[in-house]
Amino acid sequence: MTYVAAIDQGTTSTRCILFDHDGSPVASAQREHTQVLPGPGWVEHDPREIWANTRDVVSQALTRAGVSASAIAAVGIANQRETTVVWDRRTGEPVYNAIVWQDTRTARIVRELGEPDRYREVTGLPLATYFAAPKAKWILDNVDGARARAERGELLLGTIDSWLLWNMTGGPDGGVHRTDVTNASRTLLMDLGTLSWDAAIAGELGIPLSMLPEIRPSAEVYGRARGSRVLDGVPIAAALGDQHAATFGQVCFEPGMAKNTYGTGNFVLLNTGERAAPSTNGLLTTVAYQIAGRPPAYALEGSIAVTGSLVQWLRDNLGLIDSAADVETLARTVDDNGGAYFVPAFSGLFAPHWRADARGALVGLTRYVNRGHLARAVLEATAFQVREVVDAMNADAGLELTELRADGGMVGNELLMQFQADLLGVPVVRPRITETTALGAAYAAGLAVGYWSGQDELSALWSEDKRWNPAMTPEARGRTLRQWHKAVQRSLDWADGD
Ligand SMILES: Nc1ncnc2c1ncn2[C@@H]1O[C@H](COP(=O)(O)OP(=O)(O)O)[C@@H](O)[C@H]1O
Ligand SMILES: O=P(O)(O)OC[C@H](O)CO
Repeated sequence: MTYVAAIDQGTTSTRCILFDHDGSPVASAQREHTQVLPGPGWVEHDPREIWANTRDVVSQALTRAGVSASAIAAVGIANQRETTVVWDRRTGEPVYNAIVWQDTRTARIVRELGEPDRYREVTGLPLATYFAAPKAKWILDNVDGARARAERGELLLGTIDSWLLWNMTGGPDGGVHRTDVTNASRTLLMDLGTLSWDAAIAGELGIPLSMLPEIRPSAEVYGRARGSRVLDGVPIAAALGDQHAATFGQVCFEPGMAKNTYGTGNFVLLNTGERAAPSTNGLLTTVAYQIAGRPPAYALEGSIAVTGSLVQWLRDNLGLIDSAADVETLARTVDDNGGAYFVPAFSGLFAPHWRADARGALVGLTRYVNRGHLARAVLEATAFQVREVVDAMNADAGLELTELRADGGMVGNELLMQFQADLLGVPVVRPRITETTALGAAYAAGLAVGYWSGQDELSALWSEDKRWNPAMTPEARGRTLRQWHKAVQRSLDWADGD
């Protein structure tokens, strides 16, 4: 029996899952890593800790399955996107911590680069702190000697996929420096049409092209693992940004199919086929995936920065709950939100607003509001934000979404799933395997080495676990949406300066 391994390197943890030929998980391991929070709006990870955790979870998963690397046909990487690492090509030492996608320290860099839609036509993205290039510029501008070393060709720059791939393929001893089209499409440096680095934008940001990885399709053999004593000899056959991997794992292969992943943040992706659809409603245009030898599939994306992390905040910063799942129990102690609305603009607001000046706002408070109402407002905040990006998607793509495939850590929350269906007015559907990010990376890697025959075979493996149908009246939906939109207005224009 052979398996395909997936490494899912996420914002809060790293997982390794082994899948069998039916797409069922056979063993897994997971490890959290430290969130380094040096100041308001700053979020960093230690890339060495992420690499060490990756090695740990891979070897634990193998041990749990009772197999060695020889039983693994291929490994695929799915990773938190935009998070940026700069490291020394001779020693493998990062010159600074990884700057995480949520980090807003680059607000000034972004403002100084000019009006928000300057690079949208080429890259599909608005200028925002979210993306990799401003983070790379910050490191080159602020770490002593980094720019000179980069210009001398001593440093490499990459997102987490590249960092892991380089380390897994030998590191300083001939490591492969590549990235895939989906990760590259989140840097602000890739031309969406040509799928190559845009020298003019890199020049404006002062990022030497020599630092950048080679851009490759998502599903192809990048090299074989060697030198780290985990998975040695196994082909590394896929890399995708985690949200693109989830889209692949949900087999959203046809234009018009959409998925939403309910994790730390929420990310709704709609497959738009071989056409890179521009957005005039605050969404991103991005590459959904590319299989080697084939044209890429594009997507429209609604990225929401804070959803599951608001539940963590309720747990860790306020101590109102002991575990994330307890938020549902607390929310069920009341019948509604009691008038309270929570706009979790902790990193400003992402899609569809792109307002770096927004900050968290809890509005509608009266003496009546209690902990239960607060828990409900926290859960509802996720569903309201998803509704906003689905509205933008329908407007941009000229369609009416007919159902939403859901996955991620929050989909165990029945109250949230029902409220989501109520707010969208269309069913929300959960598949049998909710670890779709890892599954998508495994599927892409397995396709690249012929473990699976093609996308049709993968589509046939998808099956429904549960469906939530809308039950709210249009009047009630309209009323609560109006309140939400007012709450969003209250969160804007709060932060000034950096
Ligand atoms: N039952 C639940 N109800 C609400 N939120 C939950 C529940 N279980 C997990 N979460 C939230 O989901 C997130 C974890 O989901 P996961 O998909 O593992 O995240 P990521 O891959 O982004 O790290 C956490 O932010 C956690 O607060
Ligand atoms: O690691 P996750 O699941 O929080 O996803 C993070 C996204 O890739 C950020 O764009």
